[in-house]
Amino acid sequence: MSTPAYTPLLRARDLVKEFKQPGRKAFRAVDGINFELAQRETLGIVGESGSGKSTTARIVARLIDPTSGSVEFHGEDVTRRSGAALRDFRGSVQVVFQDPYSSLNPRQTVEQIISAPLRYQGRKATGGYRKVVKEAMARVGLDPDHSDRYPAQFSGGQAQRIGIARALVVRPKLVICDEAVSALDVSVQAQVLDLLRDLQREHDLSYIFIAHDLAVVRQIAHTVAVISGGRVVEQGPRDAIFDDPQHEYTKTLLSAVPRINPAWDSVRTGLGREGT
Ligand SMILES: Nc1ncnc2c1ncn2[C@@H]1O[C@H](COP(=O)(O)OP(=O)(O)OP(=O)(O)O)[C@@H](O)[C@H]1O
Repeated sequence: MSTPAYTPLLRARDLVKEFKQPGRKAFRAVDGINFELAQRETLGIVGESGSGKSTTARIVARLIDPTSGSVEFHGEDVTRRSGAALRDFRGSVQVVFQDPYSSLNPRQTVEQIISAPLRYQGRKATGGYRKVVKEAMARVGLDPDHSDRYPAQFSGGQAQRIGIARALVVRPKLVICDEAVSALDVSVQAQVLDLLRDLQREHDLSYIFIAHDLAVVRQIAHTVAVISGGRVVEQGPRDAIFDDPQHEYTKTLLSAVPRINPAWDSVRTGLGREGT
């Protein structure tokens, strides 16, 4: 994979984010983060609360600007893009957030919510937005006849499927899942993870999958970056990180995870890279 011509889908270089604090020294939430993500792969980002995971994700999605460093997408620096070029990038990178209810406008119908990125992108849809929305709903396991309903009329798992449909409707290359299944019951979590894996294969998607729950990351990630204090302390292939962690911080994180039956785990998840 790593021939000289290899260009990852995404490369974060020396990302730094400082937040100003009135009357105090700026707080460095992200302190020189580097990682790469290949097409059709999932990078799990793990670390304790406050370690800088969400800030990193928000920089990558261009929701906030880094203090320094850069984000390259298909080998191009997108960090300082604006106007139409930024809008293009935003069509390629979508985010699914933790709490589906707070990330979906309660006063909008599902149709309005799912079609919003298409409108933002100014994209025309063959057969109209309604048709595209209904197709997207069916694909994520929602009843297309419910497109006029409001988020509060759905369960947590269904609401998260609305968020996933909204992310996919513009055909992104990268989806950032920021604690996207953390608020769901374990059985619903498993169903949503299955859906994400299927969508990855169908649409050649890459994911950045952020979670404090390492057991969940183990089920979906191909590579893992462990973050502590705004820095990547260890990164590598999933099995290396989980089976042979090198850094004390990773060992501590792992020791806090309840053990799962490995046989059950691999049956349920169909682990492995694409095609393995
Ligand atoms: N807008 C902001 N202004 C000031 N400080 C911030 C801001 N956003 C995040 N922080 C701080 O930056 C640090 C990293 O936050 P971040 O949300 O990235 O961590 P995280 O690893 O995602 O944690 P969690 O899982 O709790 O969300 C935290 O100490 C947080 O309080």
